[in-house]
Amino acid sequence: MFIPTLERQCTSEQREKFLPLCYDYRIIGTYAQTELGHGTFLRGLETTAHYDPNTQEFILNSPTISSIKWWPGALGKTSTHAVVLAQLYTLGKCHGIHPFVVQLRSLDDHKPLRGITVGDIGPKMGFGPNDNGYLKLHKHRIPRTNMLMKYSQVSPDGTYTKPPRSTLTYGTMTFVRVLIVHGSAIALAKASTIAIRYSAVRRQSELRPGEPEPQILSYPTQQHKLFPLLATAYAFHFVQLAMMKIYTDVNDQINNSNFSRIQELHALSSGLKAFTSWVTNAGLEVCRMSCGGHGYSQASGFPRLYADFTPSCTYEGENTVLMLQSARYLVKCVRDARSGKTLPGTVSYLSEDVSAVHSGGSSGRDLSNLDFLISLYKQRASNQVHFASDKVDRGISAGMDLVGALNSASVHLVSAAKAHSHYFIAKTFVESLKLLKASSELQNVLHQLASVYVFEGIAQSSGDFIEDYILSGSEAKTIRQLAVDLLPLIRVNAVSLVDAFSFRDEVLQSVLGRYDGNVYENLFKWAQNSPLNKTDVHPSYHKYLGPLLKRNQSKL
Ligand SMILES: CCCCCCCC(=O)SCCNC(=O)CCNC(=O)[C@H](O)C(C)(C)COP(=O)(O)OP(=O)(O)OC[C@H]1O[C@@H](n2cnc3c(N)ncnc32)[C@H](O)[C@@H]1OP(=O)(O)O
Ligand SMILES: Cc1cc2nc3c(=O)[nH]c(=O)nc-3n(C[C@H](O)[C@H](O)[C@H](O)COP(=O)(O)OP(=O)(O)OC[C@H]3O[C@@H](n4cnc5c(N)ncnc54)[C@H](O)[C@@H]3O)c2cc1C
Repeated sequence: MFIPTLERQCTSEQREKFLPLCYDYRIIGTYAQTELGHGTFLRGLETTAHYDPNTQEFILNSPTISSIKWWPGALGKTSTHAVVLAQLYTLGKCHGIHPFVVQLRSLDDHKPLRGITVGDIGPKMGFGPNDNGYLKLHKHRIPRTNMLMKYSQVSPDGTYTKPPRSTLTYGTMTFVRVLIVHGSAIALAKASTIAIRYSAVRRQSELRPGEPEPQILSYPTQQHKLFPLLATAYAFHFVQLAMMKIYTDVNDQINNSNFSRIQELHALSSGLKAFTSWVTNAGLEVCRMSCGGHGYSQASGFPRLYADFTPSCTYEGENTVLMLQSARYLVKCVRDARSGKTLPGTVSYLSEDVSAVHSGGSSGRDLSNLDFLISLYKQRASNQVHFASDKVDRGISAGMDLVGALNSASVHLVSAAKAHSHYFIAKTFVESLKLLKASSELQNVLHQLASVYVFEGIAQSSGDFIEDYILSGSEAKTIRQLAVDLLPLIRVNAVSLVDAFSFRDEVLQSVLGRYDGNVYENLFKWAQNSPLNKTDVHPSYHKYLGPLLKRNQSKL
């Protein structure tokens, strides 16, 4: 995050000064924004940067215990520099959060500089190799030219020039949220690879006396656990490609001072980051549990995969907060549509009258047709966004201000943003396959995956579709059965579909997910290499167990 922030928020002179040092690994940096007391509410950050025109320096300070920077990756022991987000004060006025480059440690002996207290925040659930750290600033002075001034400036005499958009400072977070959508796709692909390969190797239970124990991948329940997640990994692969394309297009526009789509990008990236990381987080646990006891072993790779992935739901914007950000924009779009404004691409459906298109229960609808089902996802999203938006309007009519009305409708707003994200993902998956140049056999296999993703997405949220009369109960039941009917067809290609992710064994880090499937021999080898097995009799025996046993045996 250090380098992308410099690339996006430096003037050209600052780029020339800082970026070569980063690219050559002459300095290593971190993104120090979160504080002990604030991670979500950025306008509440307490670190200060007061401009001193006499020396043309900023004085950075951590005025309270809650203002200590807390969590930034590699801050504890590794980074020599940081981008520090602080409240800018100049000529007695506060101008809000701005980014500053601060050197933390000497480039000679790596010791913290004067005015800098820095260290590691201690053991965490995962991210073991990462020294997430703390930083306390004691009236630490930096040159005026260390404030990143692409968008806003402080002149030598302290005059402040404000940015074209205050939220441009938030740009790096949007970029990383887009990366997290990709991270979700990769994590779920890894977990699916491990679980499906192992399920092809593992044989368990004798269905009928005398019959060989079947592969657990042959059980419909095992397939029902794993194949919708496999399909989701493919769906997230295609959606991260689409998300990155939108990000790149909008970022190019921003670089040309066209800020027209910055809100749409913020809303989409927020919703997709939250949706994909939540779904992946839950999916990793399903994959682990589908491997029985061996899934719980470190040898499976699941404990580390989960512990390292799960903070994706928290960092870079806590998921609920991001869904609310997305919903806030969707409510604005409903208002704009009602006042006749044209809506941008990813939200244009909110101005369509989708309710007339489909009413649940009419017979003869082709419930296996993906284009038709995507139109139902659209209707569900539109209904939920309009319902939540109407709740906000009713709150305002009842005398609340906008903040109060948004807060009181927030549970529905989160549901609406989830439905919006789900629609975007399902639509993107189906549309991406249409554009894919692939053999008819491959198209058929991928169509099966897209179908099970779309069917199961409705089955798992059928209440949404039935409550709004988008589907009748019997239609929902039919779609649920369509998902189950597909499972044995996907079974045929399941191992090939995870092999297609082509994770090397060294990357997968899983004895259960080994490409050669040679699990048992390697589990035993792995166990024998466990530190506890260095000696047959563990040294602790002689200190504790031995004396205890001998003392009690003497009583016999
Ligand atoms: C790869 C994995 C490694 C990653 C490691 C993890 C690294 C980190 O965690 S770094 C720290 C991450 N921290 C965060 O993400 C903090 C999350 N919080 C925020 O982004 C903000 O506080 C937020 C958006 C919740 C609220 O911000 P705030 O300034 O109060 O804005 P708010 O009052 O809600 O909205 C003001 C306007 O800004 C807009 N806005 C907010 N954020 C953005 C953005 N990123 N881009 C564009 N517009 C934005 C809102 O849409 C709103 O627009 P409008 O007024 O037109 O409706
Ligand atoms: C592994 C890891 C790495 C990190 N790396 C970095 C880094 O490199 N740099 C950095 O600056 N930070 C980093 N962070 C910090 C991270 O960005 C914050 O933890 C994150 O932004 C969430 O903020 P918080 O911890 O204050 O949670 P809080 O906001 O306190 O969230 C707690 C609860 O409050 C709820 N909540 C908060 N606000 C609202 C609201 N407005 N409406 C409804 N509910 C709300 C949330 O939904 C959540 O359930 C990292 C964190 C982790 C875990």
